Amino acid sequence: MELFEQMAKENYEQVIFCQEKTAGLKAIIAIHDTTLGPALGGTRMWNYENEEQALIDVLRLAKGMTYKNAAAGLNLGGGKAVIIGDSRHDKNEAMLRAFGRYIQGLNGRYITAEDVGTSEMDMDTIHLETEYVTGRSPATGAGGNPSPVTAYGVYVGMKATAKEAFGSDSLAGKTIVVQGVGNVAYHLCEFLYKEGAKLVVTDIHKPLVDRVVDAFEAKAVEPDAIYDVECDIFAPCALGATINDETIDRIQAPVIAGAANNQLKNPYHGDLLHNKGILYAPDYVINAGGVINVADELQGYNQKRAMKSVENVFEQMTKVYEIARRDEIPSYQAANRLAEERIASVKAARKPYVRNTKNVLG
Ligand SMILES: NC(=O)C1=CN([C@@H]2O[C@H](COP(=O)(O)OP(=O)(O)OC[C@H]3O[C@@H](n4cnc5c(N)ncnc54)[C@H](O)[C@@H]3O)[C@@H](O)[C@H]2O)C=CC1
Ligand SMILES: CC(C)CC(=O)C(=O)O
Repeated sequence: MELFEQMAKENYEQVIFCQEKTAGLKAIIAIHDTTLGPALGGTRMWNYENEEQALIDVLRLAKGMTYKNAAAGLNLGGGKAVIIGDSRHDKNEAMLRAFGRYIQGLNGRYITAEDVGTSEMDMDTIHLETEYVTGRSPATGAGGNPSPVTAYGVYVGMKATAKEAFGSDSLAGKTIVVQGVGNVAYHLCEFLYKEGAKLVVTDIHKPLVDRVVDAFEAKAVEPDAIYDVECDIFAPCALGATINDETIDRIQAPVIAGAANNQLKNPYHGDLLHNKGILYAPDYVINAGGVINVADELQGYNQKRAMKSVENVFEQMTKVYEIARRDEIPSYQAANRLAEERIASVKAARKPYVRNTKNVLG
């Protein structure tokens, strides 16, 4: 990959490679766009096949955060980090502390939080070296692991999507297929079960499947069989790019709405879904609950206020579908329009010279 060419093409501001060999740290921080404020996005720890895969992932995730934060109405830019390694075996205190020092060195341009492979405890460890970390434990005055809040946002966003597709926001009696039942999806399944939805689930870690089968009367299928299950809603809640050339014709659902970041392998998969009459809930709009929750920490965490803001995901999803209908475009393009218009208008508003620029987030 020609990195600078890629950065210029998609307007990335900065990419930072972090290495500390005694702790085994190999990490990449990508800052996509800070027009709206400091870049906020989680840290993913994953055993990538190679370094290029890690770079591709962090770039895609960072850009997604720019759009997510903009569409959610947050005064935050987009960034993300990845640590290369197996989160179950390779993680250690020194690695996370070294990573925290690199974040501190960015002086607030990037603020981190949890993502796949990192936990509330990891955020507390990173916090030993930097103030620019959210999603820490409530004992430190923060909001804790954002996953349950992300799940709540996905749940209300799914209801808005059901209203658009089926004419009612009720999920009672609907068959919902959930791909990946980790931190977010466990809580999502709980909300769906309580509303009376029927669940079909899968995961590559069997104990996680058993947990959901036992708690929420879910039916389990093998990971590859999930695409062929006839259902009302397909909910991708694992990693990205599961809507691709190989899977798109197998998906048996009129609606796709789930928590995973970067669900579409390429933008044209959003066009294909639109042409097939499948309503796609743009991932970064429906899964903004977690970032809304951790962003609240930047003004002194208040759980009630954060949950109230997360309910706004319903309105934002509805707005996306209104734009899609009005402009006769696929929903993924409507979401991009919503985010890009906000960034452009704030950029224009901040053009006039002022001597002491007011920057509330520092
Ligand atoms: N944790 C959060 O608050 C947020 C998470 N997200 C996104 O939601 C997704 C899930 O996040 P978490 O629940 O935190 O992660 P997690 O790691 O707890 O859950 C992901 C699950 O997917 C499973 N999985 C991976 N590949 C799979 C495959 N091919 N088939 C079936 N299962 C597979 C994993 O075994 C794991 O249990 C990720 O894409 C993440 O970036 C987005 C916004 C916020
Ligand atoms: C704190 C996280 C929930 C933010 C993030 O990285 C995401 O929404 O993907």
